[in-house]
Amino acid sequence: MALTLVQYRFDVVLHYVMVSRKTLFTTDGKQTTIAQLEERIQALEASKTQYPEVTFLSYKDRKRILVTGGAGFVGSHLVDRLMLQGHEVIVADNFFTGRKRNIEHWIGHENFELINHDIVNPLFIEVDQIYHLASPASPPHYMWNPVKTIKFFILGLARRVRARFLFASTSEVYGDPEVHPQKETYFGNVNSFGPRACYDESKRVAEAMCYAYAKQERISIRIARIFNTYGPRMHMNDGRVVSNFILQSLQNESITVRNTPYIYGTGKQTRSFAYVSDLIDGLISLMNSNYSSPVNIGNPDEYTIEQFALIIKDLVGANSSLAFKEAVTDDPQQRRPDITLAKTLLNWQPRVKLIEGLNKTIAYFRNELLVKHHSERNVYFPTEWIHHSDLSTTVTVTSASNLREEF
Ligand SMILES: O=C(O)[C@H]1O[C@H](OP(=O)(O)OP(=O)(O)OC[C@H]2O[C@@H](n3ccc(=O)[nH]c3=O)[C@H](O)[C@@H]2O)[C@H](O)[C@@H](O)[C@@H]1O
Repeated sequence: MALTLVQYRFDVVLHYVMVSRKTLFTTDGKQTTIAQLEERIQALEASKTQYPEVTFLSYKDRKRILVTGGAGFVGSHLVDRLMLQGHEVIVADNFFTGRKRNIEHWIGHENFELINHDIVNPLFIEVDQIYHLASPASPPHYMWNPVKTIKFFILGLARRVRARFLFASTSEVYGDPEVHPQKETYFGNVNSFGPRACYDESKRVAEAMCYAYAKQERISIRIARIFNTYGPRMHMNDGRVVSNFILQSLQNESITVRNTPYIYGTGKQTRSFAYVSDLIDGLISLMNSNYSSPVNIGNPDEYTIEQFALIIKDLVGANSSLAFKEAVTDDPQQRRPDITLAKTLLNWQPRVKLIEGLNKTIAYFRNELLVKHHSERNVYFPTEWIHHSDLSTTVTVTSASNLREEF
């Protein structure tokens, strides 16, 4: 920002010729006054990036934390939380599904660092904790490059630096489950030879690697089996059910007939959806616990996909009918986490009700659809920022923030 200001002042000297104490002429002959210039400089200074107030932690308590995939949907929410807690956060992301916009409000902050890095290559940095979230999570994304999805090298980094390593595993390790709800002790029912295998099986292998590293190299590991999660900052092209249904319902308002929510298969398959802030609470509690076996993190509130489509249609206020498409190969037919372990071990359970979370997510997507220019920002403010802003006198996020609707 200081550099921009210097540049601006330099431009002023270059482009304006002072002919009197009060009046200036630009090189193209236009007239302006010192007062006008001062006003513009003040506006420029006022637009300088201000960050949400972060907690001060002394060196004793402050950790260096790497978040792989930190520019993604879940990653960016985790980064917000860790930054607010006062830690030093390093994001490594290759921007395959992550976006700079998700974390740009921290760029330049002294506790924050962003590295454009593909985690299939080794990364040599010293950190205390690693949240390994990097991996495409949406079926169309991970099926797009199945070979890459299977590659998993970053555990080498954990071995070298001896950081505590939290692996973002998935409910997909249970495959199309024959046991319901799913407990961590269930071994799963996964097809090793099909379009979902690249994701399901590589996450299972990764869990196996975590176990092996823990045993052989004494790495401290944590494994979160994450169930379906939704919230602001999901990618518009994510392809998963929450963003698809919301966007299709929202666009239907502008009479795009083909954008009615499409249900794959009968719509009788079930999912249980957790709001992203609940997931973040769970991940941080797990990381800071002393438990190194897999833990389910999800919301046990279960719906059929058809029910879910109707709920979203109602909340959006769309009056389209539902359309059905061919079923997806190996689509799990029922999914609901048993979260007894997380409750007893971490004293964690989800707090955000589906309707509350969906309303926030719908508001976010409504704003996304309104963004028409590069300079416009659909800034999502997590509730914690608002709490923190009570403590701080000046909490604004970016000068270009363009919040059209309250979340
Ligand atoms: O969101 C997640 O957390 C999970 O998303 C996917 O798993 P899946 O449950 O199949 O996610 P979706 O693609 O959102 O599908 C959910 C259900 O909705 C259906 N669906 C999806 C999209 C759509 O437009 N219409 C539709 O009916 C799917 O067939 C499926 O039955 C990933 O494979 C998981 O790893 C990830 O953890």
